[in-house]
Amino acid sequence: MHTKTLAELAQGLKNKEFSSRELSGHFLARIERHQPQLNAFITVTAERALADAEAADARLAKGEGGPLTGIPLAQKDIFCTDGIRTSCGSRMLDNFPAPYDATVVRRLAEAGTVLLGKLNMDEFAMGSSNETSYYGPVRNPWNPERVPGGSSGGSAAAVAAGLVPAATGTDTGGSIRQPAAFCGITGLKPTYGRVSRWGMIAFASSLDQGGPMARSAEDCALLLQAMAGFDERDSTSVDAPVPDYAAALDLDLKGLKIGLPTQFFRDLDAKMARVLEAAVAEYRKLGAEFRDIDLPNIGLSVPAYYVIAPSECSSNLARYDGVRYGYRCEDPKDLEDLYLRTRAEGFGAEVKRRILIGTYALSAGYYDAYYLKAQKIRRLIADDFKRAFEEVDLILGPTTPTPAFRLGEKTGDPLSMYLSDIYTIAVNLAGLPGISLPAGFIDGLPVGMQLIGAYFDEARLLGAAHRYQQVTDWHRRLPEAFA
Ligand SMILES: NC(=O)C[C@H](N)C(=O)O
Repeated sequence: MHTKTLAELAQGLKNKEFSSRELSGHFLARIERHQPQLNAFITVTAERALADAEAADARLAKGEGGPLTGIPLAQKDIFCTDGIRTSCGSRMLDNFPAPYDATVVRRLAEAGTVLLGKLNMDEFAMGSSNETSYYGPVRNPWNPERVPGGSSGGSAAAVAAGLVPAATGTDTGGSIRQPAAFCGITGLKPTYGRVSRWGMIAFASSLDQGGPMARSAEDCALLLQAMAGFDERDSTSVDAPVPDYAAALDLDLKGLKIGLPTQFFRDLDAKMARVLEAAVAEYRKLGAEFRDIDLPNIGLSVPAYYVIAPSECSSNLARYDGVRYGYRCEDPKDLEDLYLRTRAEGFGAEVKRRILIGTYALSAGYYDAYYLKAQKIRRLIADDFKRAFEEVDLILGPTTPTPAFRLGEKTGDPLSMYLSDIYTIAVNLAGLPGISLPAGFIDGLPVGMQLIGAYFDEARLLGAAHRYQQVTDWHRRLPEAFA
């Protein structure tokens, strides 16, 4: 059952080949067996899953429910789940049962999905390897010596190893696409504003966006359908109609114009380039046309991001003060001691580094030099994409500079860690949608290809990804140890 896509599982449920209870039991057993090795979960919600599954079976028996009814999945531990620990990968929230459901969680529950648990992640989504998690690193199912990527590393590893058929992730600078690439699955970062951020713990609010992670583009389409849409509780969610994503999958690629940014290929590793050339050849066979495009300011995206994201994080994370909820230090002497020790003990090193950078960048004497300048660069990058989309329908490039790196390889050098998001970050700065899909292997490790779309053009992105997946089987492969 764990090799099937969501559409196939839905068909199986409908045809009564198996019940949601049996299906959920199958995945819970796989989680129990493989969790010690992978550490993909922070919390497993077995009882809740069985209750959800029974409710879904009752709906299905009456002929009710939609395409996701009875489908088990797991949530990144950044999404608030009513009464269930929502840790965000941090000691700060280790004791925090959220008092309500995030909109994404509520919508997926209303669609009839079964909650298997909460997935491991980098602390407060700050990281590219899952090594900043308070709960320890996640292992890459393709090679346990390698990282799964981050920050949605638990989500990517759990899907890749067949512990869940699908999961949610969030992407501030690449956190859905980079782990999807490292683990050989499909992950979509929607347009900023497409999916509600309400109840999604804030890191950098002008960049954060939730999205689906699954085996295929078709599965991502089914999930996005349930996740997307206006939410009056999130003032940045956009009140625009949500198209029928499943219906858009059969996109005709004849004459589709795809841009290849020269800046993405200039210094690309030769093995990575070969994988992408093969993908371009497949798209050509399907009728797409390619042209080189120029994104002149894209080289500034990592430095701009590492001013803007820490600035916003330093403001958002000010709320963790030991007073209202979350971690509180023992026996504080006075209020200042409470603040100081709570934050010193509750946050890990990477979170502290970013709070310090952000506070510095926003301070009166440096505001213009750093924060304001970074915002101007952000505009230039968005304008580069705007110009490109006047010429092309989609943009194709790598998701990452290399396949998954080794655990510990970059933990001593934050800058080299930040550079692993060099191809994904500009998309967040511009607020555009992007998808990573499996495109091949290098030395047994999966390689991701990234497609970038114009604002709110998720349907075309999913369609182009789906057509590629109809003629390739990279997304169907499972690591041997988890077959
Ligand atoms: N949150 C993300 O999208 C991951 C990015 N690597 C960061 O550390 O900020």
